[in-house]
Amino acid sequence: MTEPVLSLEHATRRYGGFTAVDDLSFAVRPGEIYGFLGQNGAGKTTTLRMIMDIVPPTSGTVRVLGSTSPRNVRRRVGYLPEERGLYRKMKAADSIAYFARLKGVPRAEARSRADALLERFGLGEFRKTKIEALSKGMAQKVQLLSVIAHEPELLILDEPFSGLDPVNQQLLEDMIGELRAGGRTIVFSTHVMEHAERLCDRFLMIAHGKKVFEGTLAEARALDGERLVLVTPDDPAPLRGVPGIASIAPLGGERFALLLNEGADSQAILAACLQHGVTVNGFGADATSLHELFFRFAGASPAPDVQREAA
Ligand SMILES: Nc1ncnc2c1ncn2[C@@H]1O[C@H](COP(=O)(O)OP(=O)(O)OP(=O)(O)O)[C@@H](O)[C@H]1O
Repeated sequence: MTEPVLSLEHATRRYGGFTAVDDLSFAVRPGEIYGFLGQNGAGKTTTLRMIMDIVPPTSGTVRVLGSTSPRNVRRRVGYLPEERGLYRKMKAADSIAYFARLKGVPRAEARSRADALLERFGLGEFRKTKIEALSKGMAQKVQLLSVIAHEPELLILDEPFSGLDPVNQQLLEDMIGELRAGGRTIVFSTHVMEHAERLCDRFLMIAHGKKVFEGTLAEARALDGERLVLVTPDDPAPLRGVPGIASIAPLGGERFALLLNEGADSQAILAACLQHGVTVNGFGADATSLHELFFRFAGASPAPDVQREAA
């Protein structure tokens, strides 16, 4: 099997008596987009900081590009920190070139890469604009370009979508896809499951500093079991206890997920709906979203928007 680009083995980080990251192990393979998912305070940033050697693990090992000393491979890694920071008075192209030079790219090369990147990502006309005069989304794109200008093999992006409007979020998704197509490995953290669902090859889900799942979406769905979606204006409670139905979860409005036991017969369940007087306006197999899977694995209550929908 190919060497992982990045791995943690039993990494733990404590702050005083508080354990922010608890015995975390995972491995990222070359060329994949790897999503790091967790709610606020789950330990995502702390883990990314351990990877970047900004905070050392209290115990356990971090291995980046084959080295247990991340400082040795810094020039091969690009890191977008949670706290954004560009010099407001610097021009866009200068800013990108500056960060590339910090990572060892010669001056002339850094300049030409900065211009080429701005051009490629639709900011060519803003190359001489000061950061303070750019919109927030544009400044964030410039920051991301600053992180990739030294052509790192591995990109670590902490909440790269936060603060971007939907158009810029889509642009960033495209950009991440493009970087992967160019052979980079990308790890990004998010609490917005939709980005991860669209982009990632594999995911790590953490809750309270602990791993609750690592794998592909298909693997998460397989672990979760099969489900049917029932659309009904009625309360589906009478279906509880029907053979084959493990549980019933509201999806919002008139939609309910029926989680099935192994070998459940969907036709028998449809018949049971009619027998119990539950109106069936829609009934069929449906893939579980990453959003729902996350809440199931993380053991948390649904996000407020889901609760609102369900109410
Ligand atoms: N320097 C620190 N000192 C004390 N506690 C800390 C420190 N850094 C992080 N923590 C705590 O560790 C936990 C994990 O924080 P972390 O920032 O890693 O979470 P996160 O998953 O990135 O959350 P968010 O999505 O809100 O950024 C939190 O409870 C946080 O308060």
